[in-house]
Amino acid sequence: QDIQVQPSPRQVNVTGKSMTIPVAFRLVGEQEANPHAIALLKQFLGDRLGTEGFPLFVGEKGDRAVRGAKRLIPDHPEGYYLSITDKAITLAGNDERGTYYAARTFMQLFHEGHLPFVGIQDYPDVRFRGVVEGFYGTPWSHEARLRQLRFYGENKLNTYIYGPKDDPFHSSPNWRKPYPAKEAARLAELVKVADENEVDFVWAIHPGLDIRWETSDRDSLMAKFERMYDLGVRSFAVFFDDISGEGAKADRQVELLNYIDDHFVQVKPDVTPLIVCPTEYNKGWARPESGYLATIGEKLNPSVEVMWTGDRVISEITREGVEWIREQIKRPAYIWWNFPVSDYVRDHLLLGEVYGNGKDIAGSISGFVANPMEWAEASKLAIYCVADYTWNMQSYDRSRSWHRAIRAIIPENVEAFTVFARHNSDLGENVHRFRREESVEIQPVAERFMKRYREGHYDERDFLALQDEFERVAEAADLLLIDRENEALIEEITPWLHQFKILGDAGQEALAMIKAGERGDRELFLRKYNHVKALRKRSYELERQFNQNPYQPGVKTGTTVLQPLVLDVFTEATERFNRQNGTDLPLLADYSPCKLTTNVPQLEHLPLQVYPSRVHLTPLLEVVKWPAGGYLQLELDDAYRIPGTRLNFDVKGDLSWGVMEVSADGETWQTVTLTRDARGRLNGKWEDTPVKFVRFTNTGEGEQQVYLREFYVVFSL
Ligand SMILES: CC(=O)N[C@@H]1[C@@H](O)[C@H](O)[C@@H](CO)NC[C@H]1O
Repeated sequence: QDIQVQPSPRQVNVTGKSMTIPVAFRLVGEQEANPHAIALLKQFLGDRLGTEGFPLFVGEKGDRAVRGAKRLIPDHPEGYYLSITDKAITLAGNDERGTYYAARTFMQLFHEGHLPFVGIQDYPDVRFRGVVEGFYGTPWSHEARLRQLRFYGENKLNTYIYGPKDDPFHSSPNWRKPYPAKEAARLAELVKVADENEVDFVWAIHPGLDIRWETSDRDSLMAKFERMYDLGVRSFAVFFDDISGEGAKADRQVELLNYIDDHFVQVKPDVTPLIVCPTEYNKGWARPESGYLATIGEKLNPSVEVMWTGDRVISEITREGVEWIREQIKRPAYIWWNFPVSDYVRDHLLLGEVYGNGKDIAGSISGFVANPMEWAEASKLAIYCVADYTWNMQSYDRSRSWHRAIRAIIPENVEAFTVFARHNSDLGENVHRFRREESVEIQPVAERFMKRYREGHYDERDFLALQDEFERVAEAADLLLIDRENEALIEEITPWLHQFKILGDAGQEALAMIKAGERGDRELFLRKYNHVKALRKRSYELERQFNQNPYQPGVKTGTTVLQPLVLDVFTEATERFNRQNGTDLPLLADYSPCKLTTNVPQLEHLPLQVYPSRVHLTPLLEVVKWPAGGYLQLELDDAYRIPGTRLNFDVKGDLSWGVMEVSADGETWQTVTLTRDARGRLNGKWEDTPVKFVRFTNTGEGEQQVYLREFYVVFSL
């Protein structure tokens, strides 16, 4: 019987034999062993636990109950030795958390009324493993966090960092204030449940937007940490990401961090090492001339952990990359991995496999925490895989882990959710240019079919394979919409399930257009044609109704292979029908009336939100470094009047360094007068003559650091 334990254990010796599960167990070592491990075993074994029965020895290295196993316990933090023989069961931890993990593994060995005779020696590759709730957007609910912490206990993840960007008491303006009573009580409960699941609850503060480098603000921060300590928090972080100006100064940050370390972390007996997220948190932004990382490396107390997102804001973590940063900061980096976070592609779900990170990085990092989606349950797919990867990198298998994750999360609908997740994994075009595989199995079939269909001789087997896939898509959507085993998950993904159903139907109907066209059945063709158009309209309406937000509103599914395939089949079949019948049936409007050009590096691939008479630039979450002479230009598909344009860079000072201009031909430009409104936004318009171009340029002397909060143009004929 193959032992299936999550995460995959290091060393497993099986004898191939097993025993029927004893009717009763006798716990030995309860007084000394980790009480959370004992509580877990009692809850799991229930009334099978008694004073008589099969001996179950539990304890940490040095405890009497596991004295005999001393030499077999791996000498690693959180390591454990587990053995099941026909005489006794031993769960022996190298430390308290190790015992807890031995109990977690033991619980997974119960299989169809049997327990295998086995010896396991196991310990994690990465010291700190887990999740940083560090995204922009709706913070997770209290219930979602409680479910997360229990999930981390099940998957041997030992770290949860609380840092939701949109929590006003984590960041500005209220980072100085204590939490109101209700929120404080909830945080205290989270700390308690984290503790029970052997998870470090790390409370992060994000003061950099408005911090003043004076003792008053230093004292405010220390006081806030004291408040959090009173609530039970024993692990702390300071985030200096996504800030500019005063707050971004390395020497000031280091002075504050060392003060906190010396006067808070080191003086309290039970606080874990301080964690900092630096302002230069990825290699793409690191500037040797700024000396920022050098200052961190040389002056920051060596006990402080330094986070790092990799070679870019969103990137795969490589051995070369972690070795580079280790050199700079003079310590192993604590990885903040920006996946499956989707706050920059909010209309997409990222349900795909976890891959691309090196398997040889464990020795060069101190921690690895994943930044998830605002959809807590849906993020569990990736979190499960990260647990497997960070516990035992060498044995990590991306596909095996992903399939097990689905089984763990929605056991009653594994097949349907696998179909759904396969086609909801890529991000589409995005400002970070980070992409993921999607629809991998069907992609070659789709490509081959379309090529041959256009050449006039497609393979019927390909046609049937595509039809079958679209049927599975439609079936999966309906099965999942009525699934009741994980209601929180279904509630999160329902908009995408409705979109997925439409996609499945539209795919089948577009393929049916081909057959009707081949049979010359005009009436049937027109029925299918109209049905696909109706489905597309429903899809757009759904986009406008669900998941509205100022960044990437709407609901995208199957954007990399299936949606383009539906459009291609529909277009080709309709064009053929028009040629054969002399008709002029319109195609589906899928044009983009606007083109963006810019020489500002961070804006090069900024997606546009295009509406019938407006075009929005997708706001950016990070600070934008806008060089002197940097410009951003929108080219419309025709000449229009501009009844309104708005930009908001969220900068304190005036915007004398920037100018907005319009042009009909891209040669001669007229300046648009911008007026600042009460909320600091700059509004303008141009109704004198129709124009085709709108641009904004930094005509000042130096680089400006701004937030691209809002930039849109309303145009009308
Ligand atoms: C360290 C870090 O990634 N900070 C933020 C993070 O909060 C965002 O969620 C992340 C993903 O958009 N972008 C980087 C940046 O904006």
